[in-house]
Amino acid sequence: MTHTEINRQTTAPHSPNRKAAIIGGGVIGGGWVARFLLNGWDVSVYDPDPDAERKIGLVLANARRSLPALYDVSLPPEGSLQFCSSLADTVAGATWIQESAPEQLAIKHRILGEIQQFAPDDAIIGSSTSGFKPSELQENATKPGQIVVAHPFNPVYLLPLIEIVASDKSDAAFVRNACDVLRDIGLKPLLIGKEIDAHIADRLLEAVWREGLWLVNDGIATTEEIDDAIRFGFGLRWAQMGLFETYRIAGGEAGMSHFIAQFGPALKWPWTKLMNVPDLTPELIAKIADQSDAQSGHLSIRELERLRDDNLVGMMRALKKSGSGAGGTINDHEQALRQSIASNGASATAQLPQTVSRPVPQSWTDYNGHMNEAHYLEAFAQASDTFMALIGADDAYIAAGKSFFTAESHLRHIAEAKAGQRISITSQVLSAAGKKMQLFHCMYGPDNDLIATCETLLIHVDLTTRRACPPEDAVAGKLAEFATSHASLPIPDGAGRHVGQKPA
Ligand SMILES: NC(=O)C1=CN([C@@H]2O[C@H](COP(=O)(O)OP(=O)(O)OC[C@H]3O[C@@H](n4cnc5c(N)ncnc54)[C@H](O)[C@@H]3O)[C@@H](O)[C@H]2O)C=CC1
Ligand SMILES: C[N+](C)(C)CC(=O)CC(=O)[O-]
Repeated sequence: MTHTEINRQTTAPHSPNRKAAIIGGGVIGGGWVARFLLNGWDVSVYDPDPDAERKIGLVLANARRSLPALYDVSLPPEGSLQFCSSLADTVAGATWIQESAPEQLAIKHRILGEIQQFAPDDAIIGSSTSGFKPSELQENATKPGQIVVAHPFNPVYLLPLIEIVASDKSDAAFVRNACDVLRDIGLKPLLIGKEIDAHIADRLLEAVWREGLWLVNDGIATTEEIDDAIRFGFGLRWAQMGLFETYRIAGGEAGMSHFIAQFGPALKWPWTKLMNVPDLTPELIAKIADQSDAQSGHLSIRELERLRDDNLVGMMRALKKSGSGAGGTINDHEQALRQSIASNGASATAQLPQTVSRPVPQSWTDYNGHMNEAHYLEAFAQASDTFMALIGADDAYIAAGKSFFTAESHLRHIAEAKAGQRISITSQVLSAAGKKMQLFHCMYGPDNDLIATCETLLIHVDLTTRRACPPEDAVAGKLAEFATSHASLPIPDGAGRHVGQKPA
């Protein structure tokens, strides 16, 4: 398989042993902890900083309020988190080990040497390095082929891109496996064909950063003006089409060749500082820091992180609609999660299947400081979708032209749900006959306290004619199995109620 084929691959098998070891739990290591943990992996961490546990706790809190909000399906139950006092204990039994220590080659060599002393031979050792080549990291390694660059983007729990860079000492099957594991936790591995200092993305970022520093240094613009120049214009374009596709459109109907004919010569005009780098003098550093304080100092770093995360979630959710860029990665992951929920739940018709288990995202709360009523329906709709997948009315069934439409729903609000609280929903079949499927969903809080219920009637439809029709035999059979076993359960309290009815 070529690296282009690996880059285009979308499905990912589940790794049977899901233990990740994170070495270095700062900004990036903390993000890796959250990414693995919230995707159901057990995670152990080693960081000599005595404050690391507190800092990772804050990153996790941010991740719990934002990552689940990207999806319309539940993430797996969180794995367990362990802080270890030795690197040897941390890496024991791990399948993925991620080095996220300071960006100094000597430190990384020392840590990678120690990791290889204690880690399983078949564990993948990824390095978060922003700039070092894999061949530099592999120098003097006992098993160089075990080490790959897995370069993430901050915040690792939200941004999907991971640059995977291998050297000629790397084994292709091993690299392919690394890409599969990353896809399995919702990431987009981009396999880079040739190793190069700073990989692809940081080469681009450094070029923009260099020009930004010149503009401040030369007194042309402030940090805020430069940020405005990005975020009101081309920054919006880049998230969905990148550089080349955007410029192809900018060439008009004649496309890219016309664009280059018109704007290519400008590269030789004095438009850029090219490779000259401004000296980071104490004066320039103070100027940038002062301007940055004036621009953003009214918010703490944690407040800025939450603002960034809420904006990223909103933008990525918008990209899900077209499947562009990061939106496509989320859709693929969502589909894999649905399949896994369906295959785990399809065998358990005797009990009530759990059709949602997720934290309440911040974006679901309102001016009353709790989950807004609109999102109860959203959560219950997710429960109906999961139940549909359980009976075989899954993405493939829908793509083949049959589905269910909701005809009627009755919601009851019994207790409050707050941001970050885990909610779960169980679903009971009240009746299933012909085209009709009547479900009763119960939403519970973290202590199993009933928060809300939803009784809903769904009608099976042919998506071509847009008319009701009986389900296909396999779906009807699975639904009947659930209906028969749920018929022996008590009718849930609140079933059949109408609005305004006094409690029994
Ligand atoms: N900050 C960023 O935007 C990005 C950074 N990276 C890369 O991630 C790596 C880590 O960077 P940050 O998280 O930003 O740095 P950081 O300074 O926030 O975290 C580094 C952590 O490593 C710990 N550490 C120091 N010595 C250690 C040792 N011997 N063993 C284990 N842990 C040790 C420190 O206590 C600290 O918590 C670097 O290689 C960097 O290039 C990659 C992508 C983005
Ligand atoms: C500044 N940086 C080179 C550490 C940035 C990165 O490596 C990626 C990112 O998240 O911007």
